Amino acid sequence: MHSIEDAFLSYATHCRPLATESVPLPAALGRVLAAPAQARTDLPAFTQSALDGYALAYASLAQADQGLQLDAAVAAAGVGPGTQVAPGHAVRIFTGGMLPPGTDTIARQEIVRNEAGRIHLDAPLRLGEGVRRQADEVKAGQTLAQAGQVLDAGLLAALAMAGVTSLEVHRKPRIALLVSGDEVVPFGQALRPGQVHDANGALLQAWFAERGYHEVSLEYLPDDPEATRQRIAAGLASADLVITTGGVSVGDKDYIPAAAEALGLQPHFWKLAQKPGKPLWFGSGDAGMLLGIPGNPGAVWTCLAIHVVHVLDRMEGRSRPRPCWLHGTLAQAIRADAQRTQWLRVHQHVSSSGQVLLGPLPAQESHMLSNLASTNAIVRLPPRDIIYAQGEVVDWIPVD
Ligand SMILES: Nc1nc2c(c(=O)[nH]1)N[C@H]1C(S)=C(S)[C@@H](COP(=O)(O)OP(=O)(O)OC[C@H]3O[C@@H](n4cnc5c(N)ncnc54)[C@H](O)[C@@H]3O)O[C@H]1N2
Ligand code: MOO
Repeated sequence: MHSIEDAFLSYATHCRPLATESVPLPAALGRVLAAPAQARTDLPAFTQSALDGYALAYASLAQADQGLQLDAAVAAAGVGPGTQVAPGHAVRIFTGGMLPPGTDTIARQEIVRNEAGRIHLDAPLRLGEGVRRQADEVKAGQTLAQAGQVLDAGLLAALAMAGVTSLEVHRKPRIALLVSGDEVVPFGQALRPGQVHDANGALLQAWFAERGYHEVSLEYLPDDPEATRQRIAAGLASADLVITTGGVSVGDKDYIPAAAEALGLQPHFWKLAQKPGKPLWFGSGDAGMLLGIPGNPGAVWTCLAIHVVHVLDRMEGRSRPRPCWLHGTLAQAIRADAQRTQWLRVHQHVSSSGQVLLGPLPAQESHMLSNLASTNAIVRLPPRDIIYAQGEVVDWIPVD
């Protein structure tokens, strides 16, 4: 059996970022930057008012006993620079309006009295008050995000604001899903004795859809060596990553490892010291890359959260491939596995004193999924021939 560390070293060695492409900014959600993204404009792009009020020259306030003369012009948002404002004059301005030449300070309208076309201030002002200066926040050409960062809604908005129109990102992997097992009955079909409803196909399709993968195919594989070889070959030819479920253990009908090897894939590991998911198989070669996940649905769910997410992040060029482990406290004692790291499904909540508490759930066996209604985190319990005590600090990740 290989260790978890071996597996992650193997991913680091064999999973390379896919080619890059340029995409329009609105289509880049969830993609990973392949090059730094630079601002195309200053931010603010021009000197403007932060308030609804009056633009004036601070120096004119020294001789403003009779107030300031209000000009007819209005500096509304979206309007050009306007004309020069003479000393002793002021101009009506709104939030986002361009400061007219000759002005440097904004009097917010709450402190201003307008009496017969002259304005009077009821409170003192500071030079530059109420003004957002051009390039105060960002200068054109400044790097706003680095290669390897994920483009989420907030970052896309920040880049859009700085005039960025297209982004260099890594290609998103195309995925071929192969769900194996003669006993597995696809959605909507009646069961005969000995058969089971398909959980893995439903899980995989939903999991990839949730994460914005659009080029995903799903096929069912009979327990037949020739059909297994053919479908894997087709998957390798059409996708960047083939994921199989089932057929990777030591039973007479577990054909995946042999088929993958016959197609020229080099096995990097088979059988990991983890629970669930022990018979996980990973290999690659000129033909492509394959992750063979054991068929038990609990093992598939766990391997997606721990292994598949990592392989995908590497293929997409993320600088910090997940999982990113956090620290929390076990809410209840639990016996660990002496030989294998256990991925424990837990319910996580934060106590009133701010402690992250991780409560182990029942039904942890790898053929069980019923606790997923309450699961919102996975705890990593490294192999130990003891009971992990209540209150012990452990690693965990949130799951959505
Ligand atoms: N002698 C040994 N037997 C087993 C070992 C072992 O080390 N020695 N390992 C066990 C472990 S751990 C696991 S995990 C399983 C994995 O076996 P396979 O990957 O070959 O998976 P299958 O046998 O095809 O299926 C396992 C189980 O899951 C059910 N299944 C499969 N696909 C689906 C699906 N799409 N939807 C719902 N349920 C599915 C299947 O009917 C089996 O019950 O091997 C152990 N055996
Ligand atoms: O490794 Mo298996 O998924 O424990 O039953």
